[in-house]
Order: sequence, then structure tokens, then C-alpha cells
Amino acid sequence: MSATSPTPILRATELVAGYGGPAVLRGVGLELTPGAAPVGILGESGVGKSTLVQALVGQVRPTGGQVTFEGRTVSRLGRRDKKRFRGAVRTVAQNGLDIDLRWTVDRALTGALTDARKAGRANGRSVADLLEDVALEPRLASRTVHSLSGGEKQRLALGLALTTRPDVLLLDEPLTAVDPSMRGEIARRLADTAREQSTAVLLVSHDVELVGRLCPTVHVLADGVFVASGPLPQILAAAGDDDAHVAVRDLATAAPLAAQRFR
Ligand SMILES: Nc1ncnc2c1ncn2[C@@H]1O[C@H](COP(=O)(O)OP(=O)(O)OP(=O)(O)O)[C@@H](O)[C@H]1O
Repeated sequence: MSATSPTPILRATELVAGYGGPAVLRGVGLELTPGAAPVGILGESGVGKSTLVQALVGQVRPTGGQVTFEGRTVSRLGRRDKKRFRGAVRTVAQNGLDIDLRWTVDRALTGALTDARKAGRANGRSVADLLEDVALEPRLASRTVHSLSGGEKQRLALGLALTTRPDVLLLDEPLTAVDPSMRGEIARRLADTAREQSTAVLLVSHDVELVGRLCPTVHVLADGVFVASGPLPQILAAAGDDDAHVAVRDLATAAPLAAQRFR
């Protein structure tokens, strides 16, 4: 290994987490490295994908194992480190817009860029650049956030997350309201920007096609652990094996087109 090989910035080790009852996550390991290719998470509804994302940012406290940011335990970060963490690790969830809906898109993005600059995370991007990153038309800049469609709001949430030039972008079903025919294009632009800025991306989605296209490495979450990891074609190709996990078989059945394409 060369001395300059990138090191993971956000790392979950033997992560156990839940909500007081039986643990939802029962020993998950994950590494996110700036500059590395996007990592995908697939799994049926309720298996704990969002719980994993929340545990990665300290919103769900692990009861076992740990999550570290730059080597420090996330749930024990001090005030200054926490502030840095919030700029460096951005989450975009399905309904992730936490801003005044009366603002115009331009005001929202300009304000976020100013905040990023004050926090020492200026990225040299303009509002126009950000709109392009997430495939929002320039004419939408003068519209109020409230007036945007669900899919446009989701794209704005992505644009806002990019304002801090994050080291890690955690995307939890970020494009559900976007027309399926547009998802690929938005994801491609996002992946390009992430690559240019060395942002590590974790993509959680039910959309097997999307995850397969964007993420060279995919983890399948079931029974609280990753039951399969690797390139999606390899995972789907093994779905017919005698020892294949039922979640992998279900994945191939639920996404026959993807299974065929990747086979
Ligand atoms: N705040 C909470 N309190 C108690 N239980 C919760 C809470 N949030 C989630 N759960 C439970 O934890 C389990 C995992 O939920 P989670 O939302 O992580 O699954 P998911 O894989 O993201 O599902 P989906 O694909 O439907 O979004 C589910 O059984 C869910 O009901």
C-alpha cells in the first residue's frame, strides 16, 4: 500500500444499534473514503437502512461497536468537532428540506454558500453551478421553495448539501419523488461533482437500477448485517446459488431487469 493511499474518514465498526427493542443493526462494518467510488446500500423496507445512516451521523447512538469520524467516536465529538462534522458529513433524506419554504431557491442556496464560507468550507461554486449539479433549471432560481414540485425540492436538498463541499454525502432515498427517467441523469451529475470534489457518497435506495449504475460496490442489508457485498452484477449473479441469502434472491426477483442486465 502506498503512503498516499486515501484513508476512510467515516467508519462504522461492528455497529450495533436500534431503538430499545431487539437491535436493528447487529454488527455492520462500513468505510467511506473521500475520493473513492460511491457505495450503495440495498435492502427491503424496514431492515435498517435509515437507521444505519442515522447511526453514521450520531442521531442513533450505537449500543455496540462504534462510528468514527477522522478516528474520533462520532457520538462523543466535542462542540467544535461536531460543527466541523456537520459541514463535512451531509445527509440528504427523502424529505430532507429543513429551510424556510418562503425563501426563493436563489436565497436558500446563496445563504447556504455564505454559511459554508463562514465555516471555512467555501467551494468556489455559484448558485448556477449548484443548480446544474442537480439538474435544476436556472429559471427555478427565482421561485419560492414552497412552489417547487416534490422532485425539485429533493434536488434542491442535494444542491444545499453540496454547498459545503462535503467529504461525505449520505443519501437516503434522495430521488424518490424524481421522475424515474431523470434519476439516472441527476445521479450521474451528482457522481461527477462528487468525483471532482473527492466527496465520498453512500447511496441508500430501493432503486436497484440506480444503485447498480452509480455504485461499483453494493452492500445488501438483511437480518441486521450485510449479507452480500461487492459489485451488483456479482451479487445478482449469485442469487441462484444454493447458499444465496433469501434477501439476495428477493432482490433478483424484485428487479428482474437489473438482474438480467447485470447477469
Ligand atoms: N424512531 C424509531 N423508534 C422505534 N423504531 C424505529 C424508529 N425508526 C425506525 N424504527 C424501526 O427500526 C426498523 C428499521 O427502520 P429503518 O427506517 O431503518 O428501515 P429502512 O430499511 O430504512 O426502511 P425503508 O426502506 O422502509 O425506509 C423498523 O422496524 C422500524 O420500524
